[in-house]
This record gives sequence, C-alpha cells and structure tokens, in this order.
Amino acid sequence: MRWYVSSCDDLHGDIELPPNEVIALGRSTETGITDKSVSKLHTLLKFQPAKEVVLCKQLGKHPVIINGEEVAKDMKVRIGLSSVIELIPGKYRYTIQAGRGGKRHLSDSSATTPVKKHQTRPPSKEPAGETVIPCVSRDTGTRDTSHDLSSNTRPGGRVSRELSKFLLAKLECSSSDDTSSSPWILTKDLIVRNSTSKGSSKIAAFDFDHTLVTTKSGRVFPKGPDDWDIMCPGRVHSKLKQLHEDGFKLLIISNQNGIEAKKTTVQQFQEKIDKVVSKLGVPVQVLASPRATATRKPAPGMWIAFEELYNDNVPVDYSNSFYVGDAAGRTAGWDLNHKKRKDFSSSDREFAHNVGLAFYTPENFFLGQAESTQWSWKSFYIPKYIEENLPLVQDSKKLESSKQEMVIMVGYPGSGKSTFCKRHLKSYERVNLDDLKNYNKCVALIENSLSAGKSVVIDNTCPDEASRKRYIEVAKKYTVPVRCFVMNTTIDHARHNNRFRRIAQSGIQVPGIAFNTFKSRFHAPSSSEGFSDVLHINFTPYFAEKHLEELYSMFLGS
Ligand SMILES: Nc1ncnc2c1ncn2[C@@H]1O[C@H](COP(=O)(O)OP(=O)(O)OP(=O)(O)O)[C@@H](O)[C@H]1O
Repeated sequence: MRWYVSSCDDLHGDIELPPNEVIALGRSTETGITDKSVSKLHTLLKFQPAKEVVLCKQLGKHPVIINGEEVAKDMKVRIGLSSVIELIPGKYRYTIQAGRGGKRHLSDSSATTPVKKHQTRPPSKEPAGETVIPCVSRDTGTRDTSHDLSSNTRPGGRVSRELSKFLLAKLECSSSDDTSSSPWILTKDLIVRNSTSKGSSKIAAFDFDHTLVTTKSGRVFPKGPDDWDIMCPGRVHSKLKQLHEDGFKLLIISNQNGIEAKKTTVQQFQEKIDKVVSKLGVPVQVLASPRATATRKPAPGMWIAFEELYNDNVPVDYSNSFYVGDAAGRTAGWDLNHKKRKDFSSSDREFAHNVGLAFYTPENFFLGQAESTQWSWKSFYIPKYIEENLPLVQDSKKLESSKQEMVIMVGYPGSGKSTFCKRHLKSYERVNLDDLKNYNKCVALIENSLSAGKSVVIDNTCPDEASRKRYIEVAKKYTVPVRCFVMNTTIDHARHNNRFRRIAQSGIQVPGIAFNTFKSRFHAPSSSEGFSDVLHINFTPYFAEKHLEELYSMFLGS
C-alpha cells in the first residue's frame, strides 16, 4: 500500500511518500507556495511502513498544526492516515492518504514530485521528546459535506475481541429483559431503549444533547424535563429519515452524567427520550451511560455493548458507519464568524477515535458547514509515554536499599505509587493511609516494622513538608535514614490512571478536586527536610495482559 500526502486545497497533485525516506514539504516552485512565512524546508516527512506512521519534524520557525495541535520548531510527531497538516494555521492544508494504485493527482496529472528529497538534515534517531498525535477520522480539516463514506480508509473497528470481552464482563448490562413489554432495559451501567429496526451493518450514531436536541431556554443544561427541542428540526428530520431509508440503523449514544450527579433521574431521562423519539418519527435505538464506568464516553463501553448485544449479531461495516457529536474539542471562535464558544470537551471525537468510527460535528453533518481545523484532543493520550521509554529512575540509582530505611512516596492520587511500591519495593512494609484508615495505625505499623529491622515505604500522596515531617520524625526515633521517591507523573496522566482504575479494576475513582488539592499543596521535597536522597521516578507502563494495554492506550476522559 502506497501512502501519499494530498493538498486539501488542490494546490497540486498528490505526493507519494517513499518508504523510509525523508521528504520536505514547504515553499517551492513544485508546491506553488510562495508565502514567505512557509520555509523551504518547512516540515520533513518520513513514511515508516513497518509502523504504519509518518514521522513529521517541524523545521520552519512558525509552528505547524497537526490534527488541530500546534507542533513547534524541532518537535517530532508521528501521525497516521487521515491526519491533517496545516503548514501555517488554517492554510496550506495537507492530509495523509493511502492507496493501492499509482500516484493520484487532484488537479494536475502531470505533476512531478513536488518536493526535493532532503539529504542534508535527515532526522537523527527518534528523539525522546517525540509526541504522538493519533490519526483522526477523515473529517478533520477536509471539506466534506457529502458524507461519501465509501472513501473511508479505516479497515475496521479498533477494539479487539479480548478487550470487548473483558469490558462486557465488567459491565452490568444485559441484552434483553424478556419479562417486560417495555422497550427499556435498565441496568447499573447502561440505559437502553430498543428500537423496532433490525440490526444493520451501517450505523449512523449520534450524541444526544446539543447534537440532536437543544434546550428551548437556550441554556446549556435544561431547566426541567420539558426544556428541549430538536436541533435545526428540518435538517435533522430529513437527514435521519434519509439515513433510515438508506438502511442505516439510527443510534443515540449519550453520557447522562446528571444521573450520577443526582441532577436528573433515570425516569426523567426516559420520559424525555420517549418524547424525542416519537417526535423524530423514525426508529432510533438509544444507549445512555448513567455512571462513570466503561460506558462513560470517551471510553468505548457503550459501543462494545451495542455491537455485542444490540445489533442482532450483524457485524458493523466501519467504512459505512459514523458518529456525530458536538464535543469535538474546538477552540473558542472556531466558526466562520469567530463567535462560537469552545467545546466543553473532545469526548465525542475521542470516543469515535477509540472505537474506529468516522467522526462529524453536527454543524458539518446537518448544516453542511466545513469542519473547523481549530480543535485539539482534550483528554490525556498515553502512547507517547509508552514510546518514550524513559528509565524508571535517572542515574541508575538503586531502588531497594541493602540497609534498613524508610522511603516516603510523593505523587498525585493515581500517579502509580502503590503499583510502583508493590513492584519495586517488594521487601518493604507498605504503609498506606487509605488501607489503614487513620494516622495512628500507620505509625503503629511503621514502628512495629522498624523495630523488627524491616524497611518501610510510606505510600501516601505526601504533597508538602508537613505531611512528610511526621513520618521523618518516626524514622529519626529509630535512627533509620529516609529517602524520598517523587513520582514524575503529570496531573493529566494521573487523572487518566484514575479513570483506568475505575474502568479496568472497578477501583475507586478519586474525585477531581483531590488532584487540584495536591497541586496547590505540592512543595517539592528537598534534602534539607532530612532526606538522604530524593529520587524522581518516571512512570514506566507495565501490563500483565495485552487488552489492558489496549484500554490504557485509549482516551478515557478524566
Ligand atoms: N506502571 C504502570 N503501568 C500500568 N498501569 C499502571 C502503572 N502504575 C499504575 N498503573 C495504573 O494506574 C492506576 C493508579 O495506580 P495506583 O493505584 O498505583 O496509583 P496511586 O498513586 O497509588 O493512587 P492513590 O494515591 O489514589 O492510591 C491503577 O489502575 C494502576 O493499575
């Protein structure tokens, strides 16, 4: 399969990306770009067929925008098919395409290779600081109002069978309730309203609030159960009717966070959906998530449940299916008039990416407006850490000491402290406030262990001097040296771990405020507090099973 870079603005024919060779994209007679803000060697591209990625390095002094994210000079990123590169923000847009045939030309079939092969400054080895930007659904940046889904290059869904099975087993959801004539199936993790339409390989899936319905009052959140209206009614009605006639199964996939937050009830949601579905006048299946487990978008649980339980065992044709949602990560002023507020998140776009569906915004899908390229992913995206391969600890310092000691861990909730202690300080007594419930019990366990000659590790967040001092005092009493291990995990990464713990291990999800509290209290530990050494621990991912790594590598929200 050959890969190409295509000008979205039809500036010239497609440029083939030769495998494992570096080419430059920039100002040249061949590209026709004369704009001085584009350098001659603006962006270097290297197609790596074995990894199915294109490595991009930015050389021009102005940043490029890749999939909505700014990439500064000298930064490298890896991108996939359908990724969009803007050489300068909003201008000279290119997309990565694949094809089996020869070179395609958008406008000039006689175009020669339009950029010079770059010989003098090839990227050296892949840098530690390389960022990975996931490839995106083909809507991004390309003007696509026709929804010709046949050109989607994505081969199929992204979720493996193992992960599907794993998550389905975790979720409380069921395929049917034979004892009831109601279309509703209510379980802890999923609210389902069955439709009369049969399963289909073609799925037209939609978010609910602010995609199919809006509030009558104009508020973001409805004032009450009757504060709703169909979005741009004419367009939505005709589009859904057409899709239904064309054999698409219509599906709503919606987070209903208000239920867990007790702002609304399941019954109120059911009443609203009944009215909306009746007003839409076409059969629509509804799946909604009442709590923040694997069914909460962007996690893939609702889609997995749909595919496995609610599509009459008909396999989904991903080249003919898509998802439309308003949570697209667009920045403020993304519209033509620069008036629109920023999207509250990118969870719809992330959800579509996780499961492998093409993604559209409602403005593009229903109103035919060009997709804005002003967007970015809002959730943490982990593969860059997996690929960075940082050493666990700098300078090959020893983790377990041969002499008795106390280690105090410091790090955000969810930063991986407990996992680290269990894996790397196995012979130490682990003292955890969450397990023991109070400080006195912690001190008792520390004293017992130290007097028995055993090393201890304090596995609490310990953000500031005061929270560490009380443990250092106990160590002093036993004349045992103390080291401090600080987790380098960032706040966003820790939030990601927190979601992963809830989804994969049905563990606790620490409330969001705990992260901000840690951040505001954090005071970097120093040897002046009485530490014989302070070590910085890099988060080093480890997974016992492949499907867990797969889940961890997805967008999970926060
Ligand atoms: N090295 C790792 N590789 C893969 N997953 C990890 C790793 N470290 C932690 N995790 C996952 O991240 C989540 C949080 O990890 P862990 O419970 O160790 O954090 P913590 O800092 O002890 O959190 P808390 O302070 O809230 O108790 C868990 O689901 C865990 O499985």
